[in-house]
Amino acid sequence: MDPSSTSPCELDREFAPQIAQLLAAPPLQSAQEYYDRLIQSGKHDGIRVNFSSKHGKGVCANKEFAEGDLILKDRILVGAQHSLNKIDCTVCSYCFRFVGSIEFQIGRRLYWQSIGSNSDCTNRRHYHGSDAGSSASSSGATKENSNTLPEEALRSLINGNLSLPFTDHFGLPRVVACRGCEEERYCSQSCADSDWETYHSLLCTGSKTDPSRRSAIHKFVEHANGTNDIFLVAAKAITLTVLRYNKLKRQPQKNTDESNFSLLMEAWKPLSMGFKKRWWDSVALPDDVDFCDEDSFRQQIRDLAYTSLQLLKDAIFESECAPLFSLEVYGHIIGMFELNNLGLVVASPVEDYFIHIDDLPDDEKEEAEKVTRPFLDALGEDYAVPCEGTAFFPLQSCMNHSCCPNAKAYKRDEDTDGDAVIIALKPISKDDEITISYIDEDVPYEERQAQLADYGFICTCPRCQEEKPN
Ligand SMILES: C[S@@+](CC[C@H](N)C(=O)[O-])C[C@H]1O[C@@H](n2cnc3c(N)ncnc32)[C@H](O)[C@@H]1O
Repeated sequence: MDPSSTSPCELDREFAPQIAQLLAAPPLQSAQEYYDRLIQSGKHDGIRVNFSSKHGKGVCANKEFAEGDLILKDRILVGAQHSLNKIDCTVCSYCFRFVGSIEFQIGRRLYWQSIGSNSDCTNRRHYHGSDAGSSASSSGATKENSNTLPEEALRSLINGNLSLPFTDHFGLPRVVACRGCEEERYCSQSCADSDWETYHSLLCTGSKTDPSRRSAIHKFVEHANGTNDIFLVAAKAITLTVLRYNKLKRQPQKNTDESNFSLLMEAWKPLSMGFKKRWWDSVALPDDVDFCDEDSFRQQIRDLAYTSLQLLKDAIFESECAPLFSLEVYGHIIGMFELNNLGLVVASPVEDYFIHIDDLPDDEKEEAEKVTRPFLDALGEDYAVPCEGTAFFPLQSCMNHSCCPNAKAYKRDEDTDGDAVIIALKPISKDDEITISYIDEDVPYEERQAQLADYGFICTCPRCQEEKPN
């Protein structure tokens, strides 16, 4: 059945032909050119993207790799830190590097923790409707912790008036503020400018934004924070496309020669490449939902996405990009993050800091701990929560799955930003396909296939063929 006929969204019907074009697989030649250019500009000369009738896109080795070699460091196309994780870690909103100082990180987290223990945080941890597919991580900071420190000490840490021993070994970039709002922080002016131009100028709630739009953005963000923060990253995918469209439109030759819709298609190109399915169709049925309630569960998720989309439209709708604001496109964008999300993870430097203190010679350690111990105790067990979020990586997302993969995502000590890092797990010959595992592959055949069913395929990798019961 035509999904637009049952959709609550008017735009699904009004722009059905344009939506079909936006969601169609890009022509092979155009896709090949896109990936060749991406690989060339990122100097990822060790890989190429291939197309096969069996598994669609896949990544192949263009040279030999030894075990442990770096295969790829893939730049995020669109990503966002989980809402609750923002309480634990202050990172650059563009590249996701930790910012400020060790003192700033510890002070801010403990400050939020003290506010959390004084107010009812449980509401913020409750995910309404469905948290299906939500990768909103729990926050260490919202856990009850009786070890609170005087607010004055925390303020001094945040303001830089109180220094902890040995933190000069763990320098972090100074915080650069957003030119508009107080929500976003950056590790450099260049990240601040890039974020503004690429995504944030349409979502900024600073005083320069028109008050009615500002209030609409707040409502959209509040709804996402209260339901599923995947909507925040989906909104960034839309702003990326709208801002690319506006930029293309400003180029004089584009403005006269091409129709608005072909400009929109061009602006959408990086996202058109991502593997997509409608979110509410593809999301795994949570364990606590009975099979006979599946239809109503999927309906609820669609309604949730529709509510979010209405709020987003109130905030940033652009009529020339109207098909982008259809429920069909919104559902596919969210589905793309769900299906391709390797997970945005950046290790906390606070962990390295406390390990350093712990490894000091006994006398130095004793002296340092007189200062650091109260802070470590107050932070509690999760003293060094990593930065976590949702992201789409354009090249990593072309990698197919294997239960005996030859590569894996792995952050080395030097990988301090949000980029995806892919490392060879074994020697890889030129022209071999590079595969990663989408699941925990250390489980029996049936369990692996059940997990992979959520991705919509049956694995026929050499290991599955061998272990498949007759
Ligand atoms: C992240 S994408 C990988 C790139 C994908 N082949 C494409 O064309 O965009 C994940 C999707 O690729 C397909 N896929 C990945 N690994 C596969 C495998 N081992 N066997 C069959 N299909 C696979 C599935 O459709 C899966 O949902």
